[in-house]
Amino acid sequence: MILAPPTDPNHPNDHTLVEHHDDPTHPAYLIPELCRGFYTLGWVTGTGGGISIRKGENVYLAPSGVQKEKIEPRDLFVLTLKERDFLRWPVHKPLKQSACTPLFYNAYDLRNAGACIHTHSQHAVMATLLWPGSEFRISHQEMIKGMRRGGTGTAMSYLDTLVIPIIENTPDEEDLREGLEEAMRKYPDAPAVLVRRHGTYSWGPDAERAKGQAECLDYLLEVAVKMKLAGMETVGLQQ
Ligand SMILES: CSC[C@@H](O)[C@@H](O)C(=O)COP(=O)(O)O
Ligand SMILES: [Zn+2]
Repeated sequence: MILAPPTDPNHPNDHTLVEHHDDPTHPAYLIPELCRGFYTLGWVTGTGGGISIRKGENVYLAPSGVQKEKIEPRDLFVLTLKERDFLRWPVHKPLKQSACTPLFYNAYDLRNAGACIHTHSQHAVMATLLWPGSEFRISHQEMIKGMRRGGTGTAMSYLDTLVIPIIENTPDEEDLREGLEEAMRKYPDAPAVLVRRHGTYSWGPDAERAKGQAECLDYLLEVAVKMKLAGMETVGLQQ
């Protein structure tokens, strides 16, 4: 259970945790930078979608309901991995941590991920409409090699079939948590979960590899949608 930031004025709020604006490997720098990139891809438009990064035992989160491409380090939240205690939160304006927080924690708790990405990619939305069941499948695509088993395991092969579970959307983002956990437990090799009419959750051992996998996944979803609309099968070698 994740609460709102502490209201007790004596509760420690360690702003030094986000004072690394110039270190390109630090989450305080990376989250704003990656969100700007994801915005240009159409993954985080209209304030939805986002990314969380874990640095050791600390989890960095963006605020909820803001223009994700305009996030600054001072807007970020830092929570502990285990107890989900607030270590740092913004004080320059009233902000709440992303509604995706419990879903990002699924990737940390169940996959030992170093980063988790949530997109509102239209390729994902279209794929969930064209694959009405509970699984998306694709094989014989070079970009499958960019995916890892379970998101944090070994690299997949060109000869592997990529299987991604699809869960149904809920009116509130937080309520996706249980369905996402169920899908992650049922599909231990899946490097992502698709949310019907909504988007993707994917993760990786660190921010760089999470980004790479999210890009490969989006590419595969786009190709798959085009293949399906062209009347082609996405599994096997049928032309
Ligand atoms: C167009 S708003 C969509 C959001 O409510 C939701 O889908 C989402 O991704 C959560 O975003 P957040 O702003 O991080 O709380
Ligand atoms: Zn969303």
